[in-house]
Amino acid sequence: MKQILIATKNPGKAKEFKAFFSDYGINAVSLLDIPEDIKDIEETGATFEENAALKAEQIAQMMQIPVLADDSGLEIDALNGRPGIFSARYAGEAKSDEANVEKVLSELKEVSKDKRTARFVCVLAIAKPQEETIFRAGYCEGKIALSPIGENGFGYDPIFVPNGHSQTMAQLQPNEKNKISHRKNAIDQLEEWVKDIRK
Ligand SMILES: O=c1[nH]c(=O)c2ncn([C@@H]3O[C@H](COP(=O)(O)OP(=O)(O)OP(=O)(O)O)[C@@H](O)[C@H]3O)c2[nH]1
Ligand SMILES: [Mg+2]
Repeated sequence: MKQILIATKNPGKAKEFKAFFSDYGINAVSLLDIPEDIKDIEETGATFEENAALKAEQIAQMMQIPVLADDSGLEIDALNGRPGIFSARYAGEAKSDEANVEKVLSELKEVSKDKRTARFVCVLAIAKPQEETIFRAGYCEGKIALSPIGENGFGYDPIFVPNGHSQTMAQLQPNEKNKISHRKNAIDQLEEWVKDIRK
């Protein structure tokens, strides 16, 4: 089976990539699956694109194989786009999903239901040694709930209600999230590239 290395240590993302690529007959391997001990890449960029490129290009150089990286996050309109690129570490370096959710909910305490609009953003970067990196972006629009509900997914899924749904992302089944998510919308634009790996 063909393989692709995903430059992530986030188990939630890794699981979603495995599901997407298995539909194409490709085995998606993450940094959590390989024996090499790869140190965390510092995400010093100012945009999702810059951070996705940092992760994909550094790992591609290290391993000398094509690598896909995902930089993603939640943009909340009432918070001027925060947490944005800081989504993973919004409540501190411990990267606690629960603490991040709590911080967002407390910042939105005074914000009414109709003003709680937000979107998930996913930027994928594909780096091949000696080639120019390519980028694809995907989005998922929705609203921030008043309190967390649901057990599936990761990150802010328990407080994100996608447009057209009455449940949070964390209440949807994984295969339902994977039909509408920002990550799915970005991956859908990789069709040509995916054909290339399958050759
Ligand atoms: O509810 C969510 N559902 C999602 O589908 C989702 N996608 C991203 N996020 C949030 O954005 C951060 C990414 O930050 P990020 O791209 O730097 O990744 P990360 O640091 O977690 O892992 P890595 O891929 O960098 O190793 C994550 O930690 C989450 O807080 C999501 N939250
Ligand atoms: Mg990260």
